[in-house]
Parts: sequence; C-alpha cells; structure tokens
Amino acid sequence: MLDAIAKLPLKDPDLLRQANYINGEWVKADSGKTLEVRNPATGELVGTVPAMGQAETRRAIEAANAAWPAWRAMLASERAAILKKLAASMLANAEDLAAIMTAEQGKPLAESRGEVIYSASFIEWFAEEARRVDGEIIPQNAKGRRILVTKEPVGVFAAITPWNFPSAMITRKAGPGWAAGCTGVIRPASQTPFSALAIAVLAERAGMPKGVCNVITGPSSATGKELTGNPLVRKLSFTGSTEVGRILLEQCAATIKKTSMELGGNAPFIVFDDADLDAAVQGAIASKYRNTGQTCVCANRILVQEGVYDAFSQKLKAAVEKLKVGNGMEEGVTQGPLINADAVKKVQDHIADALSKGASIVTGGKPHDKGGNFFQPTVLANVPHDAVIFREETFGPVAPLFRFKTEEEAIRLANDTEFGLAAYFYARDVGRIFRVAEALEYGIIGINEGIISTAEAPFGGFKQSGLGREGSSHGIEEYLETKYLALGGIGG
Ligand SMILES: NC(=O)C1=CN([C@@H]2O[C@H](COP(=O)(O)OP(=O)(O)OC[C@H]3O[C@@H](n4cnc5c(N)ncnc54)[C@H](OP(=O)(O)O)[C@@H]3O)[C@@H](O)[C@H]2O)C=CC1
Ligand SMILES: O=C(O)CCCC(=O)O
Repeated sequence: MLDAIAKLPLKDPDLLRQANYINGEWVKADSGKTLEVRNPATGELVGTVPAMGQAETRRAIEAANAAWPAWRAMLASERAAILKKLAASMLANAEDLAAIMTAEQGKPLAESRGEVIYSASFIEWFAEEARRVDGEIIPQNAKGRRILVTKEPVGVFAAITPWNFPSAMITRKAGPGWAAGCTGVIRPASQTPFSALAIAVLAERAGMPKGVCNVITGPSSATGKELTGNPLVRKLSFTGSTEVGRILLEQCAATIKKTSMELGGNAPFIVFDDADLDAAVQGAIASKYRNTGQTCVCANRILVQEGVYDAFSQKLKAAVEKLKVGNGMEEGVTQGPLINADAVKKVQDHIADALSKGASIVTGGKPHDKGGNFFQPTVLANVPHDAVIFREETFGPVAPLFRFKTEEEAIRLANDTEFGLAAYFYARDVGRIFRVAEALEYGIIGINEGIISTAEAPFGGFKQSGLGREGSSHGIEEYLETKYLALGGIGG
C-alpha cells in the first residue's frame, strides 16, 4: 500500500492522509477496519481510509457541537481570515491537490487543477460573505414598538458529497457553513475521500480551531444514519442522486433538519436554427464531455432544430473525434475513465436501448480499447423520445441528438422531465432568448454558454433536482436562521 502512495508525485506527501479528522485529531476507526480507494484509470490502490461507524460519527458531531459556541462568537472578520488562509493554501498546494484528485477520481490533471481553483474560490467567496450577514430593521407596526431581524448560524451542519467533484462539493457546502459561524462534519464519497481529507490538513494548518472541521469516512448506511438522525445536526447539505436525496430527506424528517439537496439532472441543450453553430459545438463539448460526462449539469439531451441538424451533427462529430481518452495523469488527455464498472454498464445500457429504438451511431458507442472503465466519446443521432436516455441521466460521455421543428416543441421537450437543474440553449434572436429562458423550468440556464458554474452565482434546481441554492450570496442563507425581535415600551 505504501508503494501505491509513494507513486503519487506529491511535493508534500503529508497531504495524503489515511486517517480521519475528528476534534483536531487524526484518528482510525474503532474497529480498525478500512476501505480501499482505487484509481479508476488503473485499478491500483491509492490508499485506504478508516471505515467509521455510528459511534465515531456521533463523536464527530459532538466535537462539532462543542466547538460551535466559540466559533460562532468569533468576529466574522476573524473567521474570514482563517478561511482566506485556507483558500490561499489550497492554491499554493494546487498541484498536489490536483494529483490526489486525478488519482482517486480519474479526471484529467488540467480539470483537477481547474477544480482545485474552483474549490478554493468557494472558500474565498464565503470568507468575503461572512462580513455581509446583515439583519433588518422593519418599520414599526405600532407606537412604541420596534421590529428587528437578525441572522444566526444554524448550528452543526453535515455535508454528504459525491465522487464527481471531490473537492468543490466540499467547499461549496463547508465554505458558507464555516463563514456563517457553523461547525460541521463532512462525509465525502467513499471513492474519493482523499481530496476532502487534504482540505482538513490545510484547514488545520490555516488555524481552524479543533472541532470546526471534521472529516469522516465509512459505509454510508452507518455514517448517514447518524448524520441524518442525530438531533445535534441542524442542517444537512447533500449532493448526489435524487434517489439517495429522497432517502436522506426522509431520514431528516424525524428531527426536522434544514436541508439543501443538489440532486440529479437531465439537462436539455437546445440548438436553434439561428445559433452560432461553432459556438454551440464548443459549448456542447464543454457541457457534455467535462469530467467524462459525469456532472449533474452535463447536457443529457441535445435538441437540434431540423434546419441545422445535419450541419451540427457533423461539426460535433469532428470535435468529439479530437477528444483524447486516457489516464488523466498523461499529458494531453481530455477524457478520463468513468468512475467504475457500474457507470460503464449504465452508459452501455443507455446506448443499446437507444439503438434498439432506431437511433444510429455518429461516432463512438463502445467501451474504449484501453479497457477498464474507459469509454469512447459518443454521439448518437435520431434518438427517439421514448429512449431511456431521454428520461434518465446517463452520467457518461454520450451525446444523444434529438430533432425538433419549432420553438414550442423544443420547450415542451426540454421541460418534459421531472428534473430541473440546468438547461442550455444557443440562439441569436433576442426575442427568442427571452421567451425560451422564461419558459424553461430550470434553476440554471446557459444561454450561448456551456459552462455555468461559478462561486458568484446561485447553483440549484427546480422540481426533483433539489432544494436550496449553493454559491453566491444565497449560499450562506442556507446556513442561517432568521430571528425576529419584537421590542416594546420604546416610546415614539
Ligand atoms: N447530482 C450529482 O452531482 C450527482 C449525481 N449522481 C447520480 O447518481 C448516480 C449514482 O451515483 P452514486 O455515486 O451512486 O450517487 P449516490 O447518490 O449514491 O452517492 C452520493 C453520496 O451519497 C452517499 N450515500 C449513498 N447512499 C447513502 C445513504 N443511504 N445514506 C447516506 N449517504 C449515502 C454516497 O456514499 P458512498 O460513496 O459511500 O456510496 C456518496 O457520498 C449517477 O450515475 C448519477 O446519475 C451521482 C453523483 C453526483
Ligand atoms: O455535478 C455536480 O455534482 C455538481 C457540480 C457541478 C458544478 O459545480 O459545475
């Protein structure tokens, strides 16, 4: 195992921790049991992490709760100073953090570097927002009264995060939580725990007091049960599948926790006749193939107006055939592996279903000859609306093209899903831009843009894509309670 770790070219090997961080201590599971983390590109062992159970999870929650009064009592500027130090230190260690991420998640190094910068931007943004948690004074409703509204940190938060963004999903939750004056327990995905543990190393070095940041790993059943059931946890923030989000919401119901849910998507990407086709192709590549198609905002259904269908299809084929599949550690690779064999199977099933219903392959369509979890970047044409891929998130490098005739038809097809996270469209007519943007039932709309994620903007979905918003000034609200003070006997 040490050999596997030693293979990672880290300037600071101390960033790769095979222990959990609870109450300022690096600890093992009570049982001594561990979970293996394997590189999805090679199958090699990256390392092991503790398999924590319910008792250790409870200890982490209790540590966070004990640390809360002192952390919330600090000046916002004092919390901000620690967070800014953490963000700076993430950037200073970006190469190592990126290498750890590529080893455990598979994404190309360039994307990992980008994610580290994106991840640090949430810490920096919310460090700035900490000082802008304002209250209100509302005009009095009766003589001699005053109405004041204050905002207070909600308390201990739990963050359960997915493997597709091993770093940014941590900071998009913990950043606003810490800035608001909350303490937390972070439970990263079992496939990608090392990026989260590295953030804890840097938080400790930045001077975060013990108990403010706790990171635990272990089976989702035991850790999840405690995080959702323990009444000391006042807030749960989750990113992952809608299916698991539903379970966690049910589990949180008993203690009525505040929740934020960033769940599945089924993003339409609409190309209208008046679009700049080259820009649309560039946007489709960015949106569809980022992280090998494994993002909740990835274009899942590409709807193309009939007048430009053939031209778009050919241009997209040419661009997709330039993508380079391989181990993310290798120079020039743009498409890493899928996360595991189940993900490969889901992609194959979606393609087989579409083909059996009349679709055709424009390019790709098969597991890559590199084997393992690698898959050919794929474009499918003439996909019918009853294909599974129209309904379900593929989470892989498959762009299914659907043909439409009118703007009304495109809007109807785009909204024909229970999801409502991100939608994209390419058009130049300004009237159409407003009509379509207003008609789409989605929380995020990319208009002539394939990349919509940034710390400054509110990220979140309509319908079964989730609850709440992350990032922007809205993100910190999710970690605050509103208190109304009615003051009588003031006079005046
Ligand atoms: N919205 C998004 O960004 C994401 C969407 N997905 C969608 O979900 C599909 C399946 O991916 P998958 O990784 O299984 O996503 P999951 O929703 O199963 O996993 C996300 C996180 O939730 C944890 N988890 C799973 N079950 C429970 C539970 N009962 N209690 C507490 N925590 C739990 C996981 O832990 P563990 O790692 O131990 O399983 C992981 O940390 C993908 O194909 C994709 O369609 C997936 C990831 C992100
Ligand atoms: O896919 C996800 O899990 C959400 C993060 C995507 C992003 O921030 O761009």
